[in-house]
Amino acid sequence: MSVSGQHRLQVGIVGGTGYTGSELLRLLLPHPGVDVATVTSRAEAGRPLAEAYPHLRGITDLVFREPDAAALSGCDVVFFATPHAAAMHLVPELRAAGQRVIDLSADFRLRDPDLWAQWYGEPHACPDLIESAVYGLPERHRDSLRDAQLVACPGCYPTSIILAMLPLLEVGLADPARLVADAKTGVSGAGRTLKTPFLFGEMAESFKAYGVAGHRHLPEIRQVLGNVAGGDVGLTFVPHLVPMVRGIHATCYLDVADRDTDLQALFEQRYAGEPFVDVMPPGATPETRTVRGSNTCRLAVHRPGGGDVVVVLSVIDNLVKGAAGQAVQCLNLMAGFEETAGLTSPALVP
Ligand SMILES: NC(=O)C1=CN([C@@H]2O[C@H](COP(=O)(O)OP(=O)(O)OC[C@H]3O[C@@H](n4cnc5c(N)ncnc54)[C@H](OP(=O)(O)O)[C@@H]3O)[C@@H](O)[C@H]2O)C=CC1
Ligand SMILES: CC(=O)N[C@@H](CCC(=O)OP(=O)(O)O)C(=O)O
Repeated sequence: MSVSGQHRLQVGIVGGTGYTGSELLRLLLPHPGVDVATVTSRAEAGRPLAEAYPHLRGITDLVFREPDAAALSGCDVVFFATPHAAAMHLVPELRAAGQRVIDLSADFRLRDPDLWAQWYGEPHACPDLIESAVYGLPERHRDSLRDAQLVACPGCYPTSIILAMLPLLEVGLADPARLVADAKTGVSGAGRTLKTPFLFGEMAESFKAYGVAGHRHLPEIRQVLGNVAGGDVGLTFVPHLVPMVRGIHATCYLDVADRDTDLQALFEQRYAGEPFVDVMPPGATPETRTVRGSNTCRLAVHRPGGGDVVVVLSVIDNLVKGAAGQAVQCLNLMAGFEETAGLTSPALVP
């Protein structure tokens, strides 16, 4: 991929009509280093983007195309914003042609293809490519991302939970056998496809847990935190749906017997220089609206009542740091752009 001189990076988006695809368009159309060359949708193929998305009128003349290798052939980097088990069928052809891939779906996140098949319900189509995928969490894999040819972007819940737990597990302060993450998400996490439980009349003014017996993000979070802790971790993860559009709030509980370490200083030092992680002052409680539309993860660390349990609060926008923003952050690293390029907008408040 050439990123120097006159050659602007040509990027493609597979799945441009979904929520993360349209968020990629919002971030990439004004990006200083790239041209969006191809955007796909099977249902909208042949239709101008600006007709399907009136907010893009006057901004792009692109027309949706069918998702195939020919349509994507001019792209240096291809983003997949597709449901799981779609990217894995096209990625081998793109990789064979030397194109770099950033996958927002789950297809390359789990290292063990059998575990993937167990959670995603079908055999993996290209297990041989999994090992080459770099997990797209810059706060942990920045150096590997610079040369990555295939990036597996983390899930939205995993991003919020891993960033909250990382500082304590990296230094061995938290008991890895007793981790708890109680997380809430907005409805855009379910995507744009019509599903009855996500209709306004079904979920407005209501609040519920789901996936309590086992959510597909559980093996992903365990895999990453297990690598951090150097062994298996015991994690209880309970996701909830709240009636808002964007945002994740994760309340993470960790057993920390050590009382000598200044945890506020630990978090501040771990994330010093991280452009997209904000450690709030002692006593703060981050709100999802402070990250809405921005690529920031905002954290606060507490030890209620001075007890053994440390509580870390973590908020992100599921569509930005939880998906499209993090994917663009990975692109910036891969292409040698400023890591913050195209990602400097503050949150939409209110
Ligand atoms: N929503 C969120 O908060 C987050 C989502 N993700 C992940 O990102 C991915 C996309 O999510 P989201 O944007 O919410 O999904 P949506 O359901 O909103 O959009 C899916 C998009 O993919 C296209 N598509 C569907 N099936 C295929 C296929 N077989 N081949 C090519 N294109 C296809 C659809 O268009 P068409 O059918 O017309 O081709 C549509 O544009 C998912 O894997 C999701 O898990 C990750 C983090 C957060
Ligand atoms: C409300 C809702 O359904 N949320 C989604 C969030 C997952 C998601 O968005 O997909 P990733 O795995 O790619 O992160 C869910 O729980 O499945």
